[in-house]
Amino acid sequence: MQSQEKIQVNQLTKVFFKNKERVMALKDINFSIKNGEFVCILGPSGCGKTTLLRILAGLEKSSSGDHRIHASRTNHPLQSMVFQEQGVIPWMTVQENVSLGLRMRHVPKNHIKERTKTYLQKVGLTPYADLYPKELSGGMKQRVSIARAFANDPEILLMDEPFAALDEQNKFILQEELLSIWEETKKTVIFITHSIDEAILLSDRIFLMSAQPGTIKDEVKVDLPRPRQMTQVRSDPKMADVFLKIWNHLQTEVQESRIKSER
Ligand SMILES: Nc1ncnc2c1ncn2[C@@H]1O[C@H](COP(=O)(O)OP(=O)(O)OP(=O)(O)O)[C@@H](O)[C@H]1O
Repeated sequence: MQSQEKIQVNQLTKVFFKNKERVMALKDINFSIKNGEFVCILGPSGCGKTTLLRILAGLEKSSSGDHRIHASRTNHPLQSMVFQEQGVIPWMTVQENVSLGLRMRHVPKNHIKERTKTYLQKVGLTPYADLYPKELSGGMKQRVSIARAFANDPEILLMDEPFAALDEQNKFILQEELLSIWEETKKTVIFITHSIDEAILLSDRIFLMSAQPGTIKDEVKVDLPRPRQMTQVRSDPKMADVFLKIWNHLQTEVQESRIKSER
């Protein structure tokens, strides 16, 4: 089961039409991700990362090519998404937000109660269960989104820069909390980030995308034992080489995209 392919993407292309102009956001994307893998996607701004995630989430249609998410169970959602911001529903309490997906699926009440309690505990929000989002800090709101996504028990998790708006300290804490929940659940995760350190800390593999039209130009395997901590990422000489490789890739792609846009 562990080695089974969970997500398969074949020759996927996406074209948008913006002010009568054709924008090729994604071109010939091909990859497969195994069950339980944590994959980060890094690439210059505008290379199509969010578009790719939205297609996998079923929120956007591809122009050509296809993708498949292997479902191992019935009655479970294929995917849950965690966004950078505004992922929580303002008129629902913390626990109502966390239990939302389960309630929508009409899961038995005792199961909803148990899973909500478990995930509130895992993200340290038990004392805040009855508060509303306006009473929470940015970090706490992201914890609510993460708890909801895992509580919903989807086949895969899609995360679009979930920690981008947080301060460094909160980011480190949430990254380690996410890793600890992921290590327990071994969900298949695709995670978009602009942070090289974050990608190295979290990933089994990192996909490096080219500037527009977005393609997957390279892939980096992160051979760092788990459980991991940011201090390891920062002090391991092998990871310094990985960092440099990714840094150089991004520099090249950003320069290329500038040259293209100036033409
Ligand atoms: N609905 C849309 N209509 C027209 N063009 C779109 C639409 N959504 C995205 N695009 C274009 O597709 C390209 C890829 O956008 P996308 O948001 O996927 O990039 P990204 O890599 O996630 O960017 P960032 O890192 O800045 O968040 C951009 O040129 C964007 O303007």
